[in-house]
Amino acid sequence: MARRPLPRILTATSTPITRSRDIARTAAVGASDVLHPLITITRGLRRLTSSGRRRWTALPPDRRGPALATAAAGLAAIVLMPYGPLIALIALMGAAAWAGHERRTPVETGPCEAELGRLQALYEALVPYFSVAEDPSPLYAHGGEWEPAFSSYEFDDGRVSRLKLRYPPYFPDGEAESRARIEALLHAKCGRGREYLFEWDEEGNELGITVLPPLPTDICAQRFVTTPGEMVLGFTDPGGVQRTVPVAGADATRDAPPVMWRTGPRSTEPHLLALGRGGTGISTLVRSIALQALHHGDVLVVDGSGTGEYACLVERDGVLAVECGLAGAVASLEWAANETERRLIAANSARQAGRPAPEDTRRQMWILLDRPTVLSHLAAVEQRIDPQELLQVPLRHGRAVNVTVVVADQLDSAEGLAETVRSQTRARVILGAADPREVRAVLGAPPHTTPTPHVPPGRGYARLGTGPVHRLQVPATPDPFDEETADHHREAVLALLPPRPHLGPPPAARSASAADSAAHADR
Ligand SMILES: Nc1ncnc2c1ncn2[C@@H]1O[C@H](COP(=O)(O)OP(=O)(O)OP(=O)(O)O)[C@@H](O)[C@H]1O
Repeated sequence: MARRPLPRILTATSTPITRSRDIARTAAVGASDVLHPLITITRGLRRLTSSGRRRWTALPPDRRGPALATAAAGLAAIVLMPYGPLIALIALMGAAAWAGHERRTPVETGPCEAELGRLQALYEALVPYFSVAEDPSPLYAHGGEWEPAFSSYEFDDGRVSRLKLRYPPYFPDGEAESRARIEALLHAKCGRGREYLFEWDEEGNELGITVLPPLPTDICAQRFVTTPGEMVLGFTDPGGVQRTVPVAGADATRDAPPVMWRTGPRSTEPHLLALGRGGTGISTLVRSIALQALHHGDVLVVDGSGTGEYACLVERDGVLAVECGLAGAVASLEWAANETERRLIAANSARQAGRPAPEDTRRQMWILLDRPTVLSHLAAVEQRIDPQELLQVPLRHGRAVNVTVVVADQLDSAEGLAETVRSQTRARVILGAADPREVRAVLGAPPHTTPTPHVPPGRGYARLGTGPVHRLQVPATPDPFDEETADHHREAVLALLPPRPHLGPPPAARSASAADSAAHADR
């Protein structure tokens, strides 16, 4: 029987189909080439729009009006300019093309030989802490693989700058001592001299380690955007606090995250204790607080060190007294205790009579004591009343009538602080290179980073009540009468000083040389 030929469509090569597929593919490639600029510009416009929307949302409400006005003025100028709209359109297309072009992501090359060695060494060092003999399949074992334990890592200049590691669930990560041991080990192995942030994820049994950049030191004394009762202690990491304030830095004005301390009747930590070793910036912090406090209230300064670091405040408007000697300090603090009692009685009577508290009980009064332990020592020698005893009333009852106490002293003299001072100062600051145990003793919680041995003056940690521990950099507020103070810092501090009633305008308003000569005359 003759074989029936197969239908042509099944036997012949499917050339027309293949060809039409090729044509379609070529057309698609051609179209995408032709439309590529259009696609890029559309993508860029979309990115520009969403970036604009983000910026608008992030803009504080009080700055939206001026921003709108500036944009409207710019638009009007473009419309009125010859060829303005055309130039603006070309510029917009250019910007969109730039924003929309695809950036090539760098090819992952993985760690080099030396970096692999570091990771293995780190893993081996953790074995004694993260393993127990009873574990049948330990995550950490001598000679084991580091890959399952280290889920991500980054290197910077050959040293670990970011690491995420897993640890076994039986590791006691709730115990501060166990954590501290791991943190100290990782700090030593990853590279000393840098500040590491440790983030323990107790639920996921993961530990994140990140190298923190140093806090900026270019912010000096200036008028911060605060409300009465708010005090900028210094500046911290962007992720640490919710708020930012505009600050003038070395180059330009920018938004910086402040450690904001709220005082007054609604404050849960109405008084502050600041400790540090000599030269770490404790007096500078008190001076910074005094300059901010004078904006809304009155200030009484007691300087136990007697080095005249607050001479610039003498006889300024709002400065009740600047006392250096024991007799003056005792007299001023007795007055402050009586004034607190007077305010309490006046506020109470007004409340009972159904009236608002009198105006003079609402004006803030700040009692700032630098090194009170020196005065307590002198008082004991001379058998006089301890100035710290006189703080009992302001510390215990001052909050209700806007009386705030700030005590600053040296870390080594902390033993000499009165019990009331320790128990009533719930806002805490520690400055300088202190070890984690000292930080814990002052703040009531360990630092979340490894303190570095060398820190700039004014660098430390702050904690408000039971809140988180913040890294802190105090704004540079040097003594303007110190000959070593830089001119721009001196001018910044002098500009913030209220006038002396009998001297007329503040020194900053006079010429710099006149201000300097007045300053030297005062000394
Ligand atoms: N936040 C800061 N920014 C820049 N410089 C600072 C800062 N804090 C302090 N300094 C500088 O460090 C030096 C010591 O500061 P300060 O006198 O405030 O320290 P202190 O702890 O009170 O020490 P002492 O008790 O010895 O006076 C000063 O030259 C000061 O200008």
